[in-house]
Amino acid sequence: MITTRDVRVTYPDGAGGRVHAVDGVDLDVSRGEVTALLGPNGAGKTTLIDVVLGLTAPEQGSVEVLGTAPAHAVRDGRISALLQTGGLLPDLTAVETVRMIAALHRNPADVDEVIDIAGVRPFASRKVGKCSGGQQQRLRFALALLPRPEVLILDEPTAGMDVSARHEFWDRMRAQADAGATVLFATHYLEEAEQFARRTVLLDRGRVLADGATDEVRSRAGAAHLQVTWLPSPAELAALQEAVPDVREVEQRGSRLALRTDAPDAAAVHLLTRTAAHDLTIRPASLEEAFQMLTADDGASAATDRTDETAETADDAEELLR
Ligand SMILES: Nc1ncnc2c1ncn2[C@@H]1O[C@H](COP(=O)(O)OP(=O)(O)OP(=O)(O)O)[C@@H](O)[C@H]1O
Repeated sequence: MITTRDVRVTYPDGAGGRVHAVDGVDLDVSRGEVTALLGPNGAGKTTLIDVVLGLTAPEQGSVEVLGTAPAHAVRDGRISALLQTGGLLPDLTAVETVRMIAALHRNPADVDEVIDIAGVRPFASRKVGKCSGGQQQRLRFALALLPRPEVLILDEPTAGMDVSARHEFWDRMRAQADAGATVLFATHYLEEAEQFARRTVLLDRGRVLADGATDEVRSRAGAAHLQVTWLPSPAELAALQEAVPDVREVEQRGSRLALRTDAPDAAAVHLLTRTAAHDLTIRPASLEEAFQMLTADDGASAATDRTDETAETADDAEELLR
């Protein structure tokens, strides 16, 4: 339904070089899928979305939407977008805006229905210039639904919304997805990917670091957190690390020993059968932790002249956790 192959887009970096905004991305989105494009600021999410919408032509690679060029799919109203910014006229009311844009479409959805689906009704008669950022996003959502699109593209759709507005927005969007819409959304809110998308494509510096079921993306980072009640001697700890070399970040917290490992089963077997450890708990890495680990791994494997960028990525990941 959406296919990109080796898509590359660069921009001048202002210092005579080029920024690789999208750096060889292969993406396949199937009908009915809800996919999160997850990444820190500058990862290339907006650029990739612009390519999928035909707003930016890739310098290299190919992109197809619904079996045709993006511009055709957009023109036919088969793909529609809710972008970070989008010109709204401040002096029109919300309902006037929806009616006006509906008049531009060949076969628009019912205006009242769209207003209800997008949650615009409570402020339908308010001037757009007086609407909050979250209300304007809901209005943009209503406009995006007007052409009855098969694919909805959302770029950071809940930016500027408070937590309850964000939840309400995603409830409405989930209803669209349940009704069969294909949704591709960019976010740097990890919890949004985790709660809403079954599939997550993790982007960093224009490249896909991970692509799969959101749960798999998390587990690709591998590590799990184990805790046991145990006060090991240095020799016992060394024996554990010899038996399970993947054990790392060992920390004694009172009577509890906390550790992180890529091999939680092996660690659990060793702890429970070879030591006095008891009351074992295992928690998988959160998506935040997976994200941090995957972007850190990527940085570590990059060429040495990218050390500064790697540091920036680590900062970004930290920012995401705040
Ligand atoms: N018009 C442009 N001119 C120059 N550089 C650009 C331009 N647009 C994007 N970039 C650069 O390309 C990279 C990718 O930017 P992009 O906006 O696609 O990332 P993003 O993941 O959407 O980030 P954000 O979450 O901040 O919107 C960044 O380094 C950005 O500075």
